[in-house]
Amino acid sequence: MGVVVVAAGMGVRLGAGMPKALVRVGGRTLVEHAVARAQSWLSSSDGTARDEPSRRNVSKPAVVVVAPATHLAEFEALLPEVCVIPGGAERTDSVAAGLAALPADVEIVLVHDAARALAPSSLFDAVADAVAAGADAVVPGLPVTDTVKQVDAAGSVVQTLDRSSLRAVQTPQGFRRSALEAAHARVGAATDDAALIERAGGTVQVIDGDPLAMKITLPPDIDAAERLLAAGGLSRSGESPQAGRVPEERSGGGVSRPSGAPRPTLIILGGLPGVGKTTLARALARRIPLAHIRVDTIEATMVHSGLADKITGPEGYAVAFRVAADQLALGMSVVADTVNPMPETRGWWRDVAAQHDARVVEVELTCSDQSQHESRVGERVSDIPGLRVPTWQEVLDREYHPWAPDLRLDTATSSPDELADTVIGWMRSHQ
Ligand SMILES: Nc1ccn([C@@H]2O[C@H](COP(=O)(O)OP(=O)(O)OP(=O)(O)O)[C@@H](O)[C@H]2O)c(=O)n1
Ligand SMILES: C[C@](O)(CO)[C@H](O)COP(=O)(O)O
Repeated sequence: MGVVVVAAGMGVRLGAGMPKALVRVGGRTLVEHAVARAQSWLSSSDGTARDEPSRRNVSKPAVVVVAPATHLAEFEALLPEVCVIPGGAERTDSVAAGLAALPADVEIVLVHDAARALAPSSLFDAVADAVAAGADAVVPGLPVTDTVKQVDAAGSVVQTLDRSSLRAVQTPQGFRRSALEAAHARVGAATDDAALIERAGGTVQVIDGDPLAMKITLPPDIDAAERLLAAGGLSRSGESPQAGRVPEERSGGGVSRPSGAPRPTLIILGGLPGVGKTTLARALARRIPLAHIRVDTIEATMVHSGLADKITGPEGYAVAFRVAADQLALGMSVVADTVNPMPETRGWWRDVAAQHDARVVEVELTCSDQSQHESRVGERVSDIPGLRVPTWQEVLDREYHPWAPDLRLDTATSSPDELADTVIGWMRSHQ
């Protein structure tokens, strides 16, 4: 199975001054939301792309993102592990380009609009199941709630349509790949892919759609999407690559702030062990009111107290998300001090922020002077009962994926206080 996420439109009707897929909702771009849900579905499905998204080889893409040719670099930076290709003038051209980029062994393809960024992974599942059960083409659709009139060029009503037979269709739309490729080869453009199958004489099955799969088209749709996220849409996304081990813990339940409480900020740190995250977090907390949530403290205490022999999974992160969520719900800003090594961990942190309407600033710490980094790691002593500090070799071997944060700060060239000032300056200029 494979997914083509079309994101090459310019979003003229939204008028954001940038391609629509780069617009943020809940602190995260539309294309990232869409890809996270597609990857979540792929990683939990029985398809050929069952391997963890974070380990997926770009040369064999299960998810292809079709981006505006003018903005490829931005999309690649946001989605470093996904195959990003340039789109065409019309949506149909972009879908055709995406299809051509899928590996040869993909037999069932889901075509999805980045503009329907919040479509949950359960919808991908339902669509793919219906295709696997034998349909050539499957589209999710919702009943139409307005009365719909057909009009002529002068605006006069030709007829009132029977709305009970109408469906407003969404994406992801699922296809047997051979049928979709044949339809693309035979007929011209259409506003959705199912229409190409219809024109080619194929049958299209409609299944129940999902309000979360709304299309973000006009400016008010952004507010609607923010509200859907705040109302708990994320808890249905199933974005966790580990089949639900973390999702409910990451949100904290969308508690609303006490009235009059300020809008909090979640400062999401990331970077290899020993790079200076805790030092920066403490420098920040000395300057502004912040809760410092350090996953080392949580994980070490879980082991020290006998709750766990060893932490191998996201357990410590799950506790950190919940504790952070409690602070944000009270209007208290948080600095999240975790290695935050993967697209999934970064997405979970952003989800925690989105659930509590918190501003987000993502800060990656690096140390450009490797010998300085090595000596920091070597000299580090355990300051928490139960904390085992990693060796330099363990730091070098640590899985850590490229990131496109808001700020990338070098701890080799600036002091912790200077770095804290930079973060606070960035926060003030982005309020
Ligand atoms: N040449 C195009 C046009 C559209 N799309 C994608 O098709 C989806 C549905 O299109 P729409 O919501 O209409 O997006 P835009 O074309 O960006 O919007 P507008 O018409 O307002 O410019 C979007 O995810 C969009 O990025 C695409 O990949 N290539
Ligand atoms: C594919 C689609 O989202 C199904 O509703 C829709 O047709 C895209 O339409 P647009 O003309 O690109 O907005």
